[in-house]
Amino acid sequence: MKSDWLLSAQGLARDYGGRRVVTDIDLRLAAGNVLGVLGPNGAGKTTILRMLAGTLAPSAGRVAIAGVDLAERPRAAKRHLGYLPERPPVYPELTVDEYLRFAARLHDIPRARRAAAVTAAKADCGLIEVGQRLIGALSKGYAQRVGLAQAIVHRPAVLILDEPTAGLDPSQLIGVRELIGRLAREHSVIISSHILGEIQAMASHVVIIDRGRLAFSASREQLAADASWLEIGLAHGPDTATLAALPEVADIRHTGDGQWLIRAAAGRDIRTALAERAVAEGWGLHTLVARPTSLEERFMRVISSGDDAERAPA
Ligand SMILES: Nc1ncnc2c1ncn2[C@@H]1O[C@H](COP(=O)(O)OP(=O)(O)OP(=O)(O)O)[C@@H](O)[C@H]1O
Repeated sequence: MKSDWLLSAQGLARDYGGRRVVTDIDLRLAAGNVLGVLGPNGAGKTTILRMLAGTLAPSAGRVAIAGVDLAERPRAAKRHLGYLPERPPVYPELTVDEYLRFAARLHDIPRARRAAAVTAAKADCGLIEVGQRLIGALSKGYAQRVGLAQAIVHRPAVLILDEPTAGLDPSQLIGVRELIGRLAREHSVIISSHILGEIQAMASHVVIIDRGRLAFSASREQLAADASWLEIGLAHGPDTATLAALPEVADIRHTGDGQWLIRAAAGRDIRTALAERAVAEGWGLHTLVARPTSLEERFMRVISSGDDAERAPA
């Protein structure tokens, strides 16, 4: 399968015991992008990421990494890939250095270059001080940094990170998120999470997985375009043209008696100015709320639509 995408998946599906838990997944990752895979627990994120990373065979569909078919040439395809699984393999009895040297060997880094590769990965992941420490003695935050270091030690083009911040305490969370943000400047990343804000903050393209299916897909630009709509309700409002002429109003729709949707100029928050003007003019302001984005709306619907235990494609 030839492709201009760094990673592409077509028609991915996976069965467990005759039950299809993931179906019809098409995904693409362009160079320099961060693809966020959002979904509640049990939606199928791990199953999908494992198929993308080549640790789980799809029941149907194909994956190509840097144009190399993962099923036909797994070793060549995986050379372009670093993977942090949901539950990283634990070697509590190894030191950080020993484990990363082992990871460098697994990733086919020639012996003469391994020490430099390990040092560079440790430097990038804030691990220089803990090279001699046993992995079993590290905090969860540091263990996760080690997981990230093994994923980048061979400098792959694509990083696949499965819920990398799950189970971290708030201070560890900040450090690991910041580290992932830095890694994302050097690598193209696929990252999964069940936390909407985390994916919104990092991803240049977001997909939502619901019961094993792709339920939503949008780029950051598409999300930004619908992020700035406000609902405004005025008991004694002026005409639509007057509202449209207010500073930094980019678009307006009259949605009902005394009701409008107003979109501010990109990146502007005009709520305070609108409220002040409405009060000054005696427009009888009774509603002023930011409308949820299509991503937020869709994710809330997915979250509230069912019992996790029964999540399976409809
Ligand atoms: N080895 C397995 N055998 C049988 N069913 C499985 C297996 N692995 C996953 N499943 C089922 O597949 C579905 C998707 O699970 P998956 O772990 O991919 O979801 P997830 O979105 O990653 O959830 P979580 O965030 O809880 O890890 C679930 O219904 C799960 O029970």
